[in-house]
Amino acid sequence: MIYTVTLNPAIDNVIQTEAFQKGHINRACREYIFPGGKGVNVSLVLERLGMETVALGFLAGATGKAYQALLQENGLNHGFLFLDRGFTRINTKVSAEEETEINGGGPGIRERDLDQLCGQLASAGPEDFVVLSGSVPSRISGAYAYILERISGCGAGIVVDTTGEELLQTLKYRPFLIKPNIHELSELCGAAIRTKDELAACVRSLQKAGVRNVLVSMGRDGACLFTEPGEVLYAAGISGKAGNTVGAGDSMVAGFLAGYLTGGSYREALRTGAAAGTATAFSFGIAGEEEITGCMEQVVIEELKI
Ligand SMILES: Nc1ncnc2c1ncn2[C@@H]1O[C@H](COP(=O)(O)OP(=O)(O)O)[C@@H](O)[C@H]1O
Ligand SMILES: O=P(O)(O)OC[C@H]1O[C@](O)(COP(=O)(O)O)[C@@H](O)[C@@H]1O
Repeated sequence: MIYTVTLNPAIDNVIQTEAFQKGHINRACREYIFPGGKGVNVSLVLERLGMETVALGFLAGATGKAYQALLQENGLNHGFLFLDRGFTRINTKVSAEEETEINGGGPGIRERDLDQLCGQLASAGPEDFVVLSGSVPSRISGAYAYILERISGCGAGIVVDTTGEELLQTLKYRPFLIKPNIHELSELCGAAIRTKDELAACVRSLQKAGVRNVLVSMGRDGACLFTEPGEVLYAAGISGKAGNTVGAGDSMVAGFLAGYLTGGSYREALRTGAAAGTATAFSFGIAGEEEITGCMEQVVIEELKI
């Protein structure tokens, strides 16, 4: 079972406009809504790839009810807890010549809410994975380390996809995987990464701090995987027309896990991860199995000696 945790889910309102004009009324030429947030996107893609998954996290208010309806519409197995305060955020994504995103704040969560969530993870064991993904609502900090402290004895593989201090605090729990994009990685290491050697030095400092595998995504430039045994594998970017790239990183995490669990190697994990990320970047929404399979053959992986 792959458990995903999304502390701060969002209804994603994805809008396409012909041209986006700041300070003017802009009309949508295409739009859709879906149950977003990083862990939920991971679960959506896992389910589409035939993997067993359950999405956990917190919902609140009228938008939380709408979110539940969207989960049902998408047929996603979930165990979201309902808070008695605040409302689930709505994140607005505008696709024009460029992509612009406005992400909301989300409802506050307390320690006792996290305890309830940890109870739902009590059945996780060595065969399972727990994916902790996305931002943490501003009123609580150290939430991922708090969860890991409580479940660290369970033996499940841990995946963390978040940023900054929240991510750094989890490294001592030896997560199986983190997936920063190149900008997040630069931020973590406190300096812009311009060369392969700078990339390797930054990743290895994180591995020294405890993380086992690091997948660095680089948008249209592909992705680079630093494995626990010391290999560096690069999946070149695939050229094509991006639709809306929202969820590409989450799809990559899902594809990576699906490829690892079914293919049994880091190479297969990277191949499926790159295919899933690309397929979502080329769609106006989260990609389905057919689109992902369609990208698989185009993924070219080479080993880098850095
Ligand atoms: N414009 C694009 N063209 C081709 N592939 C893309 C594009 N954007 C994303 N991808 C694929 O999706 C992966 C994750 O995207 P990225 O934007 O790096 O993640 P995040 O959404 O976490 O910032 C990339 O490594 C790449 O394989
Ligand atoms: O929790 P955060 O960092 O605000 O991110 C949430 C947003 O990121 C997404 O999960 C998409 O993430 P990626 O594009 O990185 O895959 C959206 O569904 C959601 O609106």
